[in-house]
Amino acid sequence: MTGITTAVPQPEAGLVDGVVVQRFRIGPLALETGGHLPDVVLAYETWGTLNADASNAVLIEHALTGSSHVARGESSEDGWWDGLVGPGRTIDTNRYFVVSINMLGGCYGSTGPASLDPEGKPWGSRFPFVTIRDSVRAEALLADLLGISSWHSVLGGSMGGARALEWAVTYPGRVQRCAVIACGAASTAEQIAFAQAQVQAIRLDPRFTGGDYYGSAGPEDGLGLARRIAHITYRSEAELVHRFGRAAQGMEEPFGSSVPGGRGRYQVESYLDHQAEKLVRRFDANSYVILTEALMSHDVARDRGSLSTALAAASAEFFVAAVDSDRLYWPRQSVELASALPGNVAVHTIESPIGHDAFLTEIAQLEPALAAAFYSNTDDGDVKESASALRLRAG
Ligand SMILES: CC(=O)SCCNC(=O)CCNC(=O)[C@H](O)C(C)(C)COP(=O)(O)OP(=O)(O)OC[C@H]1O[C@@H](n2cnc3c(N)ncnc32)[C@H](O)[C@@H]1OP(=O)(O)O
Ligand SMILES: N[C@@H](CCO)C(=O)O
Repeated sequence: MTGITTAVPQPEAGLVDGVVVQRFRIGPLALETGGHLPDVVLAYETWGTLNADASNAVLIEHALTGSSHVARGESSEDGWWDGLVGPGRTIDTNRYFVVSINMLGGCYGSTGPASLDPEGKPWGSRFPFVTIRDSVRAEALLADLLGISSWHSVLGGSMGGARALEWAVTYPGRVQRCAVIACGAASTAEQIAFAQAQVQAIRLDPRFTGGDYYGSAGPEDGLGLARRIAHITYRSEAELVHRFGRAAQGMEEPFGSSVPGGRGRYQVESYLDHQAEKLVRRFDANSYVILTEALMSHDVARDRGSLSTALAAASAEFFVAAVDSDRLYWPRQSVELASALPGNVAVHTIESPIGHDAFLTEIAQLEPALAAAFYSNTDDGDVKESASALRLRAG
């Protein structure tokens, strides 16, 4: 006996926006494009209990401005997929151990531009470019620390779908099932174009000061403008016409006009102003830039040959779904992805008039098909039969 003990790394609990997260130090991370982060911490939430053989672990990946707060759990804050995840739900937390990780570069507790560098200064403008692939590699290090060598399933929508897909291809042996919802195999020229306009709106705000604005007023106008541009793409033209038309917004509080010249506002302007104000209250502009540029980088086939060659590396069973009215992540991109995947992968459809955001608001539509494909008891012959029936109908 030497009396020397090796400390086993442990996560620490922290509070982010009223939600308790676990924060685990995963250490240094070399980045795909040559950069380096010396000391990465990932913040995450879990629901349920990990089996002794760690066979029931499910990873749920959040979208651009989402967070790890997938489900309410024991907190008082609603989760963004509350209907899908919880005791007795499709992803039943009495059976599965659900993990959701705040993305590297974000502002919900994982290392990001507002975090302190080794000298104790916020990274700000010096925070490096990170790709979707970098974030997934960081998450794999966290999975190692959690004792999860293979996920029962990895799923996500939008940027969460990009991360799920990248997981399945980067770590084929570690993902048994993968659901990619409202996201294609790569960010298209148009998605990059919308994203670039948002990033420029932030960078051109005089208060951005290159990204080193911590301690003073930040680029709230730029961030708000970025959200307005983004939000238009998250909703359909038909919804905006139906919901707001050309109607004027009343001048009563809290919607009083802020338009110079006092012409008042159209309702749709007031709606966008509100979406912008809400995001500015909860999100860091540098993180918005870092995550948006990460999403621009999304291309699961990068440096892996053709798309079908890249996808052939994955050994997961896939579930692909699109929103029929999505004008940002067009359904045809999901069809292209499904067609390039090995096997006969159907594209499931969320039918909604609202556009892209329906992957959040209408996820319940996918529950029967998801349950049948991934979360039923596979020893049950009746359940197997209904799974294939659902796939046929969805296809
Ligand atoms: C810690 C965290 O908060 S993490 C964030 C969790 N969220 C996510 O992960 C995803 C990000 N969230 C979102 O993208 C959105 O909130 C969504 C997609 C979930 C919301 O979609 P919907 O429920 O369809 O909301 P919708 O677009 O109708 O907007 C409703 C809001 O617009 C407001 N609104 C409606 N009409 C008007 C108008 N004419 N003028 C001003 N505001 C208006 C409503 O009052 C409501 O405000 P509230 O959200 O403050 O209650
Ligand atoms: N409303 C979603 C859309 C991006 O997928 C978000 O803000 O994350």
